[in-house]
Amino acid sequence: MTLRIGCIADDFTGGTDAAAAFRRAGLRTALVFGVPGSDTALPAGCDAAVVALKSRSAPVREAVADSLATQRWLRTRGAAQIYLKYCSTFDSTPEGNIGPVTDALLDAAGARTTLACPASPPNGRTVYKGHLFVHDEPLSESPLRHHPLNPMTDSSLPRLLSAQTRHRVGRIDLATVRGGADGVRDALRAGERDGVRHLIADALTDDDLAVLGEAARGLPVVTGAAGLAEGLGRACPLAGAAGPEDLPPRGRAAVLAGSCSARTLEQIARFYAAGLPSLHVDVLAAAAGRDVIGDALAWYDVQDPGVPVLVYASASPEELAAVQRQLGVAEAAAHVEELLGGLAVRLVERGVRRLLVAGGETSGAVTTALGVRAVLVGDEADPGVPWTHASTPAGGLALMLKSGNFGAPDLFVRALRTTEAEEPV
Ligand SMILES: Nc1ncnc2c1ncn2[C@@H]1O[C@H](COP(=O)(O)OP(=O)(O)O)[C@@H](O)[C@H]1O
Ligand SMILES: O=C(O)[C@@H](O)C(=O)COP(=O)(O)O
Repeated sequence: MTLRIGCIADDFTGGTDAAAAFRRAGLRTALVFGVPGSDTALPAGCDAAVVALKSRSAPVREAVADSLATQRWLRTRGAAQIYLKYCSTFDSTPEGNIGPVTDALLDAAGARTTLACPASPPNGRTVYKGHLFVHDEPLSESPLRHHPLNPMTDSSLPRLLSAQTRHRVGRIDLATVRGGADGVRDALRAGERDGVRHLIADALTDDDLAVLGEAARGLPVVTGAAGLAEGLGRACPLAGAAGPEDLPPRGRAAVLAGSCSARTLEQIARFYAAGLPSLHVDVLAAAAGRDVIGDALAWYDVQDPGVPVLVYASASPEELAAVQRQLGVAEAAAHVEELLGGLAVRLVERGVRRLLVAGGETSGAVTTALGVRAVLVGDEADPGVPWTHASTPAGGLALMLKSGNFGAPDLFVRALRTTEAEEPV
């Protein structure tokens, strides 16, 4: 099999988002979880493969090593171009990992310059004059300033990236992008000549990103979020070739939420307001040794099998701060991951066949617990939120991995609503 594009995503929902973008561009796309090995198989006939790592908040050395191993794996499967997918909010620690990983991928590919653009217009992320906006606000004034792991308190991409690389960082402004792909190519060549390694491009719309994708066709390494992934996909000669995927399997439906993002909290509120059963799992009780999984399963077993259920650890910024003060950030996160991962396994054993997971770290914990290594990407319910098709020892599973901030407020209700024609197993 020869891949056209290989993508390395720094978290699991970011991988889903990028995979959805390649598929939207018409490429048959696989999503692989974790660093692949020689025995990792891709579904037949894929044009693009996205490998989702958990490297966003990992120590720099680990993030670099995992990304390089994945780059080698993708290149042996034919991928001449590597796309590094990070968060559209440039979610990173002060040390990285976006800068160090990009530099390592460039070195390994023997390339000197790369194009970077985290814009993702369908989700309200745009780049103008090098500053990242989230809808109407600069990044540093958006809810991302309260992120549980990586609070983002600066909006200047050149400043954020310069802190993570010893190489020069430059910009390609909107006027150049609007002038077309030739001008962007000239800017890339000029950057290469002048020793500028990272060129951050402005982009406000998908059309801007299509121009960037066209201009970046020959670059061995390109970086950004799902918007530029779609731009690259559309510039690929195979664009438009993928057919429709099967519908998700029928069966019981559940949401597991560990994201504390503003949008996820809204989606939880909508689910509750729709009169659907929801249960909050108590992280402090789990830390104190209570069998919170057992309690949640006892609750689940008496719910109406015909309606979706929601189990969530998600908390408001104030509640989250209180738990983190008491347990520490890492221990609190470890309890949440253990609870939701453990629950996912038990729910699938009990017949859940459509599972929606909210949160990047949370999705990593759930797929790891389920032992899911690769999925085929299907239709999107909302931008960047596709159904994927997985197999587990208990049977086929439709899995939706949702980034915390993604999806319309009614996503949980809409994506899992059981129609009369659908009988629960
Ligand atoms: N009640 C809680 N107390 C403490 N930490 C929590 C709680 N609920 C969720 N978390 C943590 O918040 C983080 C959310 O991150 P993630 O799942 O990546 O969501 P997002 O996609 O919104 O960033 C996880 O590390 C999770 O463990
Ligand atoms: O690019 C994006 O915004 C997403 O694909 C993404 O990576 C979001 O990260 P999480 O909010 O941690 O899921």
